[in-house]
Amino acid sequence: MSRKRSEQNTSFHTLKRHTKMDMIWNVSICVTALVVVLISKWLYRWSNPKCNGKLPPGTMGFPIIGETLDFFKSYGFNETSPFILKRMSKYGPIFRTNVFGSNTVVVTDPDVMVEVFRQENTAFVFSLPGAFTKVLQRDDAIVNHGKTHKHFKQITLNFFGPDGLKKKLLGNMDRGTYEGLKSKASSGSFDVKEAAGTLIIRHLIPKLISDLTAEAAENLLNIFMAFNLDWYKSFFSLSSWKSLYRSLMASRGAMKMITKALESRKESGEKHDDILNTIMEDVVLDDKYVIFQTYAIPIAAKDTTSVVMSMAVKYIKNNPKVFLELKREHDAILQNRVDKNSGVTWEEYKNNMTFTSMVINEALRLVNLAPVMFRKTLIDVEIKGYTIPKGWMVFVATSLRHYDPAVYENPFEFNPWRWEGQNLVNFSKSFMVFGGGMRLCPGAEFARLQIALFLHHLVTNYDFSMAQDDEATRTPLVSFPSGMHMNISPIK
Ligand code: HEM
Repeated sequence: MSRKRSEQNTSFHTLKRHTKMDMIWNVSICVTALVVVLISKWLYRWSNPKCNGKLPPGTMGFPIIGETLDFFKSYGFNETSPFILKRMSKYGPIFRTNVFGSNTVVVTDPDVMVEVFRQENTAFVFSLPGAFTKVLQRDDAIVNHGKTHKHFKQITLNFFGPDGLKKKLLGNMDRGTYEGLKSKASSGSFDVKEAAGTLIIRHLIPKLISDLTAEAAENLLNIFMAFNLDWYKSFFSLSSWKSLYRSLMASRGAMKMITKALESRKESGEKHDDILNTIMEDVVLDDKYVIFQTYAIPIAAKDTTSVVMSMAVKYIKNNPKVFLELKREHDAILQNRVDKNSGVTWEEYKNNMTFTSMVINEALRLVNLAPVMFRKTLIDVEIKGYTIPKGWMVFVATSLRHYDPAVYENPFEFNPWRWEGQNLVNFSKSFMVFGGGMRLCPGAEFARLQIALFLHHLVTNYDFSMAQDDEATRTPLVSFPSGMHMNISPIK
């Protein structure tokens, strides 16, 4: 009897265990099925984002990282982005993707590019991908719009536009460039990009904060020189992470110094003729904005102008005909100068450097510095039968235009003469190296002048050659993995 009961008990427990196992099994299957359904839905949503219309064709890549790795693949200096070219040939001039974790539409059609610039602040706004804003010290000021943007633009143009340069900067820039080149040349060889960066920051610091002690100015210069964009080249290399760390520390250091200068001015009530004062005074703005904008100017100026200057020198040296014509132009300026001790005048720069301006335009075109311009849609935007949903990033691929054989014959050839007789403006549908519309670079004339001054003092005072092994690559920004070195000696 008791054996029977025990058997019954055992089978009852076995049944109970089985039922429990079945339940766990069933629940696991249900949970797994639910997870699979949710993931599939998420994957489907990832590949087919919501849109109140027809999205441009394209693929969104892998979940989370999208097509970011493909976008960052390095390519040859004399190439157009394979990422863009491949997709253009597959999907046409407007396509969708996901880069930097943002749903993005890439625009390669020149008419659409101009339209994007035209609709700045109504349908599109300037916006940087998250990874960039982090290093540049994320702040709303970086994407200033409307009134604050207009105000900032006016200030930068007052200082760095033709009038400001002529009245307030040219003399110092000319002397500084002559002296800087002389000091670098004394060592017989130097990195042009690094030397150019130092020159630019040296000219800018007194314009930003004019009352720094010599020691503080030198400190700020070193901080700005430590900032670079090398970090974004690769997620996987240790040197990129080190560079990112250095850039973050540099950003922090620069902000601290600007904050200190701002606080001291507020306390003392002193007025100065510099950018910090002008941004502080004109409009009631919060301190964060003032500090960020003061900091942003050297960041925007340094690694742009110094790269174009380095490549301009390299192109000139590799093209003897260009070098001779350039030297002829600058020797003539010296010969015709009435006051032999005066530096380069505004009239000389504007009236007697026509070939130099053609050389600079050609270098700007070939360096093709900004592969894309970043914008974000403020509303759903209808373009060429497609809808770009509100909040999406838009990459305006202006760089394609500069290598388009339909616009520039033999586009990879360095040929300053192609600019002969042309109006050398900073913006046209074929020439968007300084952007366009309301965001057109306010430092364009400063950059041109700085390169012209460097070339003037170089070709009139020195014999020079470029290190043959130094190459440029694109990742997709231009970089010089081993620097860009010049061997130099005074003309005998
Ligand atoms: C060869 C040198 C340079 C190139 C190729 C260049 C290129 C550009 C481009 C393409 C933009 C527009 C970005 C966009 O629309 O998204 C821009 C904006 C800007 N650049 Fe430059 N730049 C150069 C030099 C400079 C210099 C020397 C300065 C300062 C002195 C400067 C200050 C700025 C500022 C403040 C902006 C933002 C303008 C705005 O938001 O309205 N840049 N630059």
